[in-house]
Amino acid sequence: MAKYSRLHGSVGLISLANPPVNALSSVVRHAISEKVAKAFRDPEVTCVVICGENGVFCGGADIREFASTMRGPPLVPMIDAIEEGEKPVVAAIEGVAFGGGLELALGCHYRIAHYKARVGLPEVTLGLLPAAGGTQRLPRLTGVAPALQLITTGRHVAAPEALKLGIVDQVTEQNTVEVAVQFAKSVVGQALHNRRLSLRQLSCPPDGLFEETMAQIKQRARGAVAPIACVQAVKAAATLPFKAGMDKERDLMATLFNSGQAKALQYSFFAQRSVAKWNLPNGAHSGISKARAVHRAAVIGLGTMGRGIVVSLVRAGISVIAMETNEKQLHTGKKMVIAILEKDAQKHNAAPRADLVHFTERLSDLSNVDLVIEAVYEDMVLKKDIFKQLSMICKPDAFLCTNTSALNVDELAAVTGRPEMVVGMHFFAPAHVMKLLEVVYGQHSSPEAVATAMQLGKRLGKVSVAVGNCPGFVGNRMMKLYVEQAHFLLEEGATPEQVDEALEEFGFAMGIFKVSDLSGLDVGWRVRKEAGLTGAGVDWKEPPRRRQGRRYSPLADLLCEKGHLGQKTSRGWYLYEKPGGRDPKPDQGLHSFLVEYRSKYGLKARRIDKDEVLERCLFSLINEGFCILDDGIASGPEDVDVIYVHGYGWPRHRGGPMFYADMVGLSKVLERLEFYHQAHPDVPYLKPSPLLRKLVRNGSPPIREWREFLKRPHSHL
Ligand SMILES: CC(C)(COP(=O)(O)OP(=O)(O)OC[C@H]1O[C@@H](n2cnc3c(N)ncnc32)[C@H](O)[C@@H]1OP(=O)(O)O)[C@@H](O)C(=O)NCCC(=O)NCCSC(=O)C[C@@H](O)CCCCCCCCCCCCC(=O)O
Repeated sequence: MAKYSRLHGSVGLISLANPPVNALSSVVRHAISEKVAKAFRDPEVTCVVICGENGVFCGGADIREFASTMRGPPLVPMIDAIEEGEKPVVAAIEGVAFGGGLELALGCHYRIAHYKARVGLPEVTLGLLPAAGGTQRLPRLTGVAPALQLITTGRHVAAPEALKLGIVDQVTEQNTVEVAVQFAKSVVGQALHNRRLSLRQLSCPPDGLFEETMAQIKQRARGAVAPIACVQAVKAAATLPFKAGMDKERDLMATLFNSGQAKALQYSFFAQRSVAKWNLPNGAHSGISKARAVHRAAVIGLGTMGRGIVVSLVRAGISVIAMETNEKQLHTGKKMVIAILEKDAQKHNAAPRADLVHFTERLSDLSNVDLVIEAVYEDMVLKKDIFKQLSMICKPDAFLCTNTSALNVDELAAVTGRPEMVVGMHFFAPAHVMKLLEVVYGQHSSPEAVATAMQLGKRLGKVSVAVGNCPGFVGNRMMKLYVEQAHFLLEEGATPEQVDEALEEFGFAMGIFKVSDLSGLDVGWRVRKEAGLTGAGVDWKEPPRRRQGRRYSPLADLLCEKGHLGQKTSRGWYLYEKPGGRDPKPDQGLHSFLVEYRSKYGLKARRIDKDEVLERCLFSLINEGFCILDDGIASGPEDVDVIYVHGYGWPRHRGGPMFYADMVGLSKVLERLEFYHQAHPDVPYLKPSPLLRKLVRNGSPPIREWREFLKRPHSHL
């Protein structure tokens, strides 16, 4: 709703009141239209101020309403009526003015912003465009180039930048509403004609601007359509009269509005928020579990992961003890951490925060920290030794966390005298860049430990997802099968280029073989050795392409044995110009190796099309996602999807693997998995998961109803 009051006798004040973000629901739109008309009618009122309650102007249209038929007065005529009014209307912007909220402000004749406020048009991130005049009014205010940049990226800007761009007329550190009220009174009687953005003439954009922007967007959009529609809409603003531009904006929006991409991106928006409301099988949940403040943390191990974690902690203003026993690694790690922090400082024109880190070789220095994150390499024996020592050295209420990407958190907890204080904090490399954090709760992890790790993740700017303890947790457990299918496809006749091309066309930033070359083939090799799939622990009585009773491809092991570890050695699945090179080229040597390999094992190469690549790789991953839900390792499909979008390069405009399964149709996924399982009976994970079967039996309900089919968590509390 919106409230109306009269200030100083002549100022009509309209306050949007729809917590938490004053979204423009149909009730709010109705109330604004009514209150504006009332203020315009009232002869005592000479000017109007529009603001939002609770320190937020407006978070835009109510996204939840997009899922059903839109009701209530539409935004466009409401904003037009404000602009056409004969009394000056001033927007008093606090907190945020996003999307429809900024469009509402652009319909006002003036905008005053608090210096901490942010404004922007993030619709493109929801698969939409600003369709309440944003694509037509913003370019008329800022010029075409800045508007094009803001609208196609969804970037929001702080008030001082908004002032420079001309989006707001004044920035204040005082009470914004009071300043706006005084301002409104001061402009009463002045002509409004040139304050109406719809009447402004646009100056000519630089030559080639739209063509260049379109080319860049097509290259980086990975198949997303909304950024392209945004360019077309802004181009209409630059080339057509306002009314015709608005028609174009509406038509483009109508196409986007019902698209699968918009649905996927809006699902992603809510999924990201839903994972913050975690719950555990023992009944603990975010609503009742209190996090403890972390003032001092420690990181053990200064390899790539450890360094990134140290940087993330420092960026959040937490003091860190960075511990590493290897002198050379300590020296390199220190240099790299300081270099990143200095670069940060330069970027933000601030003093470097290196004083927050203390580098040490001694574990005993960790006695007084609130939380430790162990980030040494994946060796259970080494990790156990560290946890045993930590348990004796650290103060009794310190949390002990491991950055393991696959090992058993309970096994580590068991060697400590405080298993309830142990959780996994699985960061993704590089940890100071990647947004995802899997918080792994063990059998004994206390609600307080989980809450603290989740809260710390939030403070570090991560998207944190609480997951259960199993080999590989959620992300890597699913990934393993996806990678394995890709290797099987090579055995059957595909090349790395063919597989990667299909995955990149689907929208992944990088195909799986390019990813493997980037992270190094030895990473998986070490894991397979630990699991007894290659190296000393193998049962050689099995046929060569079978391990532990099922199909196995030794292709990657053979490359590792040849020293072809990916980018770092200039050869892997592709060829690079030099060690550390970044530009993958098809490798004729690898192709010949594949031919020899197939002939050695009597495998006949066949033509494999893109559909098969996608189905084999993605449906096996999705099937594992259903198993994970069935096992209670993830509490809902949103958890799995958020993990894949933020940690594994799954294209956001496809929502995530579970959302994609819903879009494709669960019965189709089931039917194709049955087909592939029949064709490959020696690959057990192609057997459709019981949960998938159950959902199909129950009429394939939409994803938002899947939780009803999951086993109910029960409380041990
Ligand atoms: C605002 C934020 C920055 C706040 O961040 P913060 O961290 O403080 O809080 P949270 O993110 O956790 O959010 C709190 C809470 O609020 C919910 N929420 C936030 N924003 C919205 C919203 N806009 N709508 C609904 N709910 C919202 C959030 O989910 C949380 O609740 P929960 O229960 O989940 O915990 C931050 O939240 C943020 O960035 N929000 C999104 C801002 C945004 O993207 N805004 C743009 C919205 S889209 C828009 O405005 C569109 C307009 O341009 C134009 C609309 C015109 C419509 C015309 C329709 C025409 C259709 C034509 C097609 C017809 C074809 C046919 O015939 O069918």
